Parts: sequence; structure tokens; C-alpha cells
Amino acid sequence: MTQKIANDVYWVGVRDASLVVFDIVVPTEHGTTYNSYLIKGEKHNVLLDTSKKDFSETYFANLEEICPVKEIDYVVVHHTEPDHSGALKELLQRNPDITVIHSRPCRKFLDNLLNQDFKSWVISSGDTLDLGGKTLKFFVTPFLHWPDTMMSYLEEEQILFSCDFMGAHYTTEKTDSILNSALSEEDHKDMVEAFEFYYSMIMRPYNEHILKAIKMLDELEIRMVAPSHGMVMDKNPQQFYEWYREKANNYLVRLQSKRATIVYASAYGNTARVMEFVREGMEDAGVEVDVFDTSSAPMEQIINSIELASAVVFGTSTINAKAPEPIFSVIANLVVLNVSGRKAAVFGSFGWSGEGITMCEDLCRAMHMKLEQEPFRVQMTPSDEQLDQAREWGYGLGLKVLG
Ligand SMILES: Cc1cc2nc3c(=O)[nH]c(=O)nc-3n(C[C@H](O)[C@H](O)[C@H](O)COP(=O)(O)O)c2cc1C
Repeated sequence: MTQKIANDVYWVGVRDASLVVFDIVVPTEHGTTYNSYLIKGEKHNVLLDTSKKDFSETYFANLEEICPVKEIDYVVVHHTEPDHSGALKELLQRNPDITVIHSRPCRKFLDNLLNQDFKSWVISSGDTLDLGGKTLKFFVTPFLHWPDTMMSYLEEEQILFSCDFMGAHYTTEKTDSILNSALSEEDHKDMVEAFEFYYSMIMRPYNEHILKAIKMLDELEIRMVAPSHGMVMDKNPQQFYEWYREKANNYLVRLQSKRATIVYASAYGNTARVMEFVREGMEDAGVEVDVFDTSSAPMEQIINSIELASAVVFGTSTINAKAPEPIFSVIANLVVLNVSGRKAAVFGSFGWSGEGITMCEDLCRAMHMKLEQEPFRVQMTPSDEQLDQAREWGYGLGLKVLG
């Protein structure tokens, strides 16, 4: 099924309602769509992205309904992730004369994806393509969410083809339409939830890049946002756009933050006791501290706190020569943030070997976090003197957080 979404603009994508997990880690309660668009100009026909390879048969059937592949002149590859580019090879087999439009970083990805020659046009931000009665303007928007990402804007219809930016893993069988204006109030709420979840799982590490893109896109009148997943937003596109701006601003909030997040795992309360004094020291230095016990705190709260913190401090026990699983879990969940260069430090209590602390430090390094000072270690139950030292350690760390 295809749909005309504006004058000479067609949605020719596919729905994947049964998808339950995307990219290994993202649950997709409402499935998803692989959006592809066709614009028919007086001079040229241009295709925007393709679909996931597994759906090629349906995809080409949809596309041919609107335009024979032989009559397509250009394909814009906004991003080479295989959910959008999986059918590209077949497209070029069916019509090798198609010119692939892409960003400069995309070239290498395309070479490795296609392993063949192809007609290529590397665009820069502001370049335009005259389709005859329609003008497509291009924007290079790296890291939303791959280095190759770009977007297109159809000037006459004021449609932003935004790639994964402002996307959502959402589809519904209740309407054949791809437009969000066609959703019932209840379904629209689900769609908004999916839109927000998509940001939090996929786009959130790239807030800095979202702000850069928005600076460019702000010049545009946007009547419709056509992302590469989920519904095309003809209803309130500006509201969704502003929501992104607000979320991306968390990057600036964090840069000015005087906050730290302490996350700890403690079996018999020894690490927890040290934590209290580390916390006191940091607060004495003037740092605002959020504390989370990994055995009870919801992961989302921990991650939300870390997003806005200048520093992350891990308190860890040692169990069977390792840091306990919840510490690994928090670190694994940092994948939804950008913690490169983030200040970090580790403390903990151990019995005889203390690998948990070393391991935690190694994990921080692997996440490209910056360890600010030597770890603070206590063997078994901390003495009063060690607790005083913990406070001092926290105070020193606090000054570094503020510095
Ligand atoms: C099941 C278990 C395994 C442990 N394995 C180690 C270990 O391999 N190396 C070590 O240094 N301490 C080990 N310990 C000792 C704890 O790390 C130590 O008691 C520490 O003080 C506990 O701190 P906590 O109360 O903050 O969890 C182990 C403790 C338990 C209960």
C-alpha cells in the first residue's frame, strides 16, 4: 500500500507491525515502518531511502505502483543503516543509471555496503536538486545518529525528510494512512510515547549534534516532517520539533551542571557506609549529589540523573572477583547517553582482592570516561578513620567536579 502525502509526493515504504526488538536492544511495542518516499518532478523522479532487505518484495511492488524503477533518476541515501538501505543494491541492479545522492562520510559506507561502482553525487549543506517544479534542498546533519546522516527539504511543499531524527518505531493496523492526523486520540498518544522512547533510546546520545542540526533547520518553514520510521507528522510538526530542541538542551544544562551521580552496589552495607561519607564530602565542596542504590533504583532514574551530571561516582563491592552485575548493568545502559570525557571516580569495600573496584575503573575507561582520582578502597568494615578519609576523598573529588 502506498499513499500520496502531498502534491507529487508519495509514501512508498513498508510496515513491519510484528517487529518486537530493533537493533538488538530497542523494544518496539508498536512495530515500526521503513519509510521511503518518491517525489515526481517535471524533469526528474527522486526516491528518498529504500527499505530493509527482508521487505524488498513488498517494497518494490509498492514503488512500482507509483513509478517504474526505470523512471527513477536519483535516490537519496539519508543514512546507510540497513533498515533504510537494505533494498538499495537491488534498486541499482534494476536500474544502474540511478544517481545516489549522499553525504561525504556516507561514501565509504556505500562502498562497503554495495561493493560495486555506482553513480554518486556527494552533497554539501545547502545544495539543491531541481526536479522540475520541485526543489529538494539538502542538509548534512552528522551523528543523527550515524556519521553519514543527512536530511532533505522539499521547498514547495515545506516537507522535511528528517531521516531518523524525529522518527518513531510505531505503526498501527487501525488506519491505512501514514499521517499522524489520521490517528485517533488514543493512538496518537501511543505514537507520541513511541516518538519519545525512540529519542531516549536512539537519539539521546547525540544532543550536541541535534542542537547543531536545529541551528540549520531553524531557517525552514516546516509544514510536515517525514521521518524514516513511524508516522509522517502533518499534524503539529512544530510541537515535535520543539520537543526535540528542549531535550537536546540537556546537553547545555549538563555542561553547566554542578551535580554528581553516585551509583553503588553493596551486599552487607560496607560500601554503602563509605558512600555516605563520600557524599558528605562532595556536598561540603558544593556539589549537588544524587544517590542511587542499584538494588532498588529504577534504571531509568539512574540514567536520567547521569545525563545531567558532571561526574559519575561508582561505589562497588567485590563479589567472586568481580564487580556485581548491577554495576555492569548501569554501565551497559550508558549506551543511551554520551559519557565520553565525563568525570568519574570509584570507591568500594572488598574482602581480600578487590577486583570489583579495578574492574569498574576499567569499564569507566572503556566508556571513555575520565577518572579524576585514585579509587578509595576499604577492606571489609570501614573504620572511623577510613570514614573521615572517605569524606576527604569526596571533598577533593567535589572540588574537581566544580573545577
Ligand atoms: C559471595 C561473596 C563473594 C565475595 N568475593 C570476594 C572476592 O572475590 N574478592 C574480595 O576481595 N572480596 C570478596 N567478598 C568480600 C566482600 O567484597 C566484602 O565483604 C565487602 O566488604 C562487602 O562489601 P559490601 O558490604 O559493600 O558488599 C565476597 C563476599 C561475598 C558475600
